[in-house]
Order: sequence, then structure tokens, then C-alpha cells
Amino acid sequence: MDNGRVTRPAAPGTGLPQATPVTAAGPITWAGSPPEPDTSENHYSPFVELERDTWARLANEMEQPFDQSDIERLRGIGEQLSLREVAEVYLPLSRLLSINVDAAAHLRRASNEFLGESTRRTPFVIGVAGSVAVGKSTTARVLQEMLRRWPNTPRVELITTDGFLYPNAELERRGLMQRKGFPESYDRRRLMRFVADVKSGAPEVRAPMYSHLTYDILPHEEVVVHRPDVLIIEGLNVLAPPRIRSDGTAGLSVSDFFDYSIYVDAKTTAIKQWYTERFMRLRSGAFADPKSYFHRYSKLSDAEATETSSDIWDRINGPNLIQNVLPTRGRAKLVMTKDAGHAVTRVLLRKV
Ligand SMILES: Nc1ncnc2c1ncn2[C@@H]1O[C@H](COP(=O)(O)OP(=O)(O)O)[C@@H](O)[C@H]1O
Ligand SMILES: CC(C)(COP(=O)(O)O)[C@@H](O)C(=O)NCCC(=O)O
Repeated sequence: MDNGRVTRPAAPGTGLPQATPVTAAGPITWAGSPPEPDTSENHYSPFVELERDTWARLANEMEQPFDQSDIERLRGIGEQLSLREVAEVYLPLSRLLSINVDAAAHLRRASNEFLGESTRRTPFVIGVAGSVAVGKSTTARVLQEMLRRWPNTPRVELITTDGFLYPNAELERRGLMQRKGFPESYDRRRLMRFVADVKSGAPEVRAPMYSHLTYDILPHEEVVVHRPDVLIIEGLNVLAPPRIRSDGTAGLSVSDFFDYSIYVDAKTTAIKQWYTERFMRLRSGAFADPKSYFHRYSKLSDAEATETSSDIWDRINGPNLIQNVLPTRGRAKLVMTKDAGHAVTRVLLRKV
């Protein structure tokens, strides 16, 4: 995990435009008032659905901020990310997020004025949820890099929730080694405290770190978050609903502290395929390192590797997706749906 700590400064005039109005993209059919009340099934959905073409048109006047080397650096193992995908999908998304950051600042100022308060700006927190292997990390890294180039958000930090998994020794003790990634495999109280501290404006908040290499928490490492303009929190369960207490009342959930949330979505069959393909790549890459927890898998034949990854998926990641992750999709403010080739084909936006 590199936390995307890429120190490339926002370059005024060479990156993104100062504040291109979204309407510069031309007529947006979904934004107009329909002549007749919408009585379709969609009427009852909390989301407006935008096909890729409509979404991509929003980027019309915006300048491509990345070059090919940025793409190579930001894309995860096995991910298909192109300059076109960045321009047509992620650029409008970063602009929408930037608009939301401005709106939150405006609301805070107006509320302060009304209440006679003088509260300080705290980080704008964005949650990125979705299955294992769906490409959350790439989405989060791309957004981090893009948001840094908008004038109102130069300081964007990123953390992944795997740091809040219990260490393997504790998972063993709780009988959860085969449940890694399920809600109960995380120290949810610690994660909640972390997000609450960030959102209350604490100057320095620390998070533990996880290593995919050792498949365990790194006991002597941590990520330190210093009151950024934006904090992106990426992880499987970031949209999980609150737990119900024994007296029947609901507690808080991490997402109560989010200012915005994104769910990265794709068909389960496609995600399983991506997981398997990534496993094959890791076999000759990361697993070849003797320090890798999965080193024993580096010697597997193609057929054995396919069987092993399929088994891990069917026992752990697949059931977790169905039981815990997918049910949180409707809690997101925005859902990005990918096709089997990793391209985003539509965007669902919560109605405002
Ligand atoms: N066993 C592994 N060894 C090394 N890297 C891994 C391993 N498993 C996953 N990764 C990397 O960790 C990151 C997070 O993966 P994951 O949690 O599946 O989320 P996503 O694919 O949605 O970003 C990805 O960049 C992936 O390539
Ligand atoms: C570490 C993960 C639980 C993801 O954690 P996240 O950052 O989403 O909280 C996942 O990548 C994982 O390792 N799952 C366990 C099963 C497997 O090895 O694929």
C-alpha cells in the first residue's frame, strides 16, 4: 500500500480549469424538467441513471490532466485504465466531487453565520466501497491525484481500511482467519474513532497499516493523516450500516462521517474473473517473493492456480460480496458500474 503519496503539485493553468461550469458540457437531458411527471419505475429510485455517453459529455471542456506515465503509476494489477477512461469518467467525477467540497464549505459558512459560531473547516471525507478486486484502489488513487489538481483541494490523503483488520494472531484467536474482509474481521471501533477524529478536525490522526505481502498488519508502521482538505477512505465495508445494540438501538456507522460516497460496481461473475486473473499475475509477481504469505502458490500450475483462486473466492470474497458488500450499494451517493472489460458503462447519482 503506498497510500498514493505522490508529490506532484497542482499546476495552475496547466491542469484542470478553475471552475468550469458543468453546463459547459452542453445540454444534459436528465437535468431538465420533464414535461410530464415521471411515473416510471425510476421515479421511486433514489438514483438518477446516466449512461456513459451522457456522463462523458460532462468532460467536454475539461483538460486531460494525466499522461500515459500517470496511468501506469496509478492503475492496479490487472486493471484496464486508459487515458480515455480517465478523461470521460474520472474527470467529470472529480469535478462533481470538487463542486460538493465547495458546497460543503458554503453550507458551513452559512450555518456558522446563522448560529453565531466559528467552526473550522474539517476534511471532506469520501468513502469508496465495493468488492475485493473490483478496482476500488485504482479509483481512489485516480481521484486522489485529480482532486489534488483542483484549486480548492490541494491536500488529498488516502487510506485503506485493511489497516483496521485485526492482526492475524487475533483473527486466529477469534476463529476468523477464513473471514478476512467480513465486517467482524475489522476493529470497527478503532476505525470509527479514526474517522471521528479526522472529521472533528484533529491535527494528526494515526491509522495502522496492512501488508498484502505478509497478509498481516505491519506492527511497526502507521499512516498519519494531517488534516487534509480531502480524505479518501477506501474499503470493502465502508458503507456498512450501523450495528444494532442489544437494547435494539442503532449505533453510529463509519459512513455517518462521510461527506460523499462512491460504490464501484460490476457483475459478480466479472469480478470473480478479475480476481482470478489478478491471482495468476501475482503468482509470478508478488507471490514469487519468499516473504509473501502466498509464496507457496508461486509454484502452482495454471490449472492449480485457477482452482485455488476460485476456491478462495467461493469461500471468502464471493460470500462476503453477496452477504455484506453488495447490500450497501444503495447507501452510496454515486454508483459506478463497470462492464466485463473494466470500462464504466453508467453512473447512478443520488437525486438531490
Ligand atoms: N495477495 C496480494 N499481493 C499483493 N498485492 C495484492 C494482493 N491482493 C491484492 N493486492 C493489491 O491490493 C490492492 C487492493 O486490492 P483489493 O482489496 O482487492 O481492492 P480493489 O481490487 O478493489 O482495489 C490492489 O491494488 C491489489 O492489486
Ligand atoms: C485485505 C482485504 C480484506 C481488503 O481489505 P479492505 O482494504 O477493502 O478493507 C482483501 O484484499 C483480502 O485480502 N481478502 C481476504 C481473502 C483473499 O486473500 O483474497
